Amino acid sequence: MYILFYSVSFVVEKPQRMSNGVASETTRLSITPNNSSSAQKTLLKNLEIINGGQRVNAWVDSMRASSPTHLKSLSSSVSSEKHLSSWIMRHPSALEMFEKITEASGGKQIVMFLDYDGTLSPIVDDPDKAFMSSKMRRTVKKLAKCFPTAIVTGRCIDKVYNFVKLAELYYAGSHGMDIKGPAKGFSRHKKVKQSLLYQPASDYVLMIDEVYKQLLEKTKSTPGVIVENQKFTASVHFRCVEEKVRSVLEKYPTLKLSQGRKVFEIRPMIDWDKGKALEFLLESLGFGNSNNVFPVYIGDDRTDEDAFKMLRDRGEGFGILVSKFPKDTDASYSLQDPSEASPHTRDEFLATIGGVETNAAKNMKGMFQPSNAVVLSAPVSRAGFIKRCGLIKPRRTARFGTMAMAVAPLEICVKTSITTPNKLGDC
Ligand SMILES: O=P(O)(O)OC[C@H]1O[C@H](O[C@H]2O[C@H](CO)[C@@H](O)[C@H](O)[C@H]2O)[C@H](O)[C@@H](O)[C@@H]1O
Repeated sequence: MYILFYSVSFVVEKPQRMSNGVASETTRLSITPNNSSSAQKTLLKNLEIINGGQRVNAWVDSMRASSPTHLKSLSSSVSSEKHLSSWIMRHPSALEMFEKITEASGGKQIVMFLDYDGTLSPIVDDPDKAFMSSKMRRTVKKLAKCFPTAIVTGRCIDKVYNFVKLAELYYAGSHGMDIKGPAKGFSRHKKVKQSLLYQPASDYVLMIDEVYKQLLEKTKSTPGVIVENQKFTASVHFRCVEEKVRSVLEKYPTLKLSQGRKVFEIRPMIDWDKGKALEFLLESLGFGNSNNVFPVYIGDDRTDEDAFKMLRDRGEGFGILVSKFPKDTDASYSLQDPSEASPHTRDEFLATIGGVETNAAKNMKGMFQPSNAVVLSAPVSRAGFIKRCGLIKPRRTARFGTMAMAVAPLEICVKTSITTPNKLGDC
């Protein structure tokens, strides 16, 4: 297991909110590795893949056309490779950085925040078929036994719950505008108020429903369009309908349009996002002014950047961006896209994070199952913990050498395929 130590120098032009609510892409970070052996290996591995002929084109094409947070201005595959290599240096794989991450959490209460689409489930064309695997569900369930765990998603709570089906979790649906605690009798955390519920955009439900119906009407003749009512936000899948979406929105000055992964999102013009939801949940859990918390947020989309930025601004925990492409991000670590990730490695990562028990947790007697009270720092003890916690099968030597990971709003999201005209998005 390699441990990397980085001298970090940040040249950050923070993402700017433009008048239309779309964040500009100007964050630049620069990190110099003091020991780059592992990063070089990862880099070489990625360059090998990229140099495989056809893959170069696919990669560059995706870089150009896909999700909005991809870094731009790549004039040649050589400079693309340089971009990729420097990006990986700046956002090392969370798997390879495991030891450093656990070290950083030392003694603090880990709270897990997980995005849904593209993080816990693979991205698929039909939003109603974005199922998470049973294995991933088991992993999240076990994770929630160890730490307060929340799903933070653009989907409305009902839709995401139908996929996740875990009553013991916290849910922040509709891009954080619908927050609910665990179902009655399922809360494992003493500090949280019973029946936690917060809906900062409740005044918008009727308006969103109205906009949703108009969008359905306006887009009905456009093949491939899917309009979703997410209660506090709405999503329109298909980029070609941008004009039509904008024309509907002109009449609603208090709604704003933003962009996700091939999605336009229409949401109430209120100062609320996934970052605010994360902060709200931490406060509800009793960690508002605590130095004893270590939040970990895993997500793949631009909307997750608000949560990554919140963690950066609070100077607590860290964000992990699920992406196989370099992107501007406030996350500190990266994991590959779920579609390419080995489910085993992915689950192992979540399970391993689940294995980081803290002094704070030990002090909060009764909050956790007794079997979870273990402090870990080395691979061997980690394996021991994992065995006890029942998260994954123990190994004599833990290996975390490869990048891999998979882990909705009152908004309107428009998604389109980047490869096939008139087809629903292939994010
Ligand atoms: O915050 P998230 O949990 O990431 O949800 C954001 C959007 O997720 C869904 O769309 C995404 O996943 C779909 C299924 O894989 C895919 O077809 C689409 O292209 C992705 O953007 C959901 O349908 C949206 O309403 C959410 O806003």
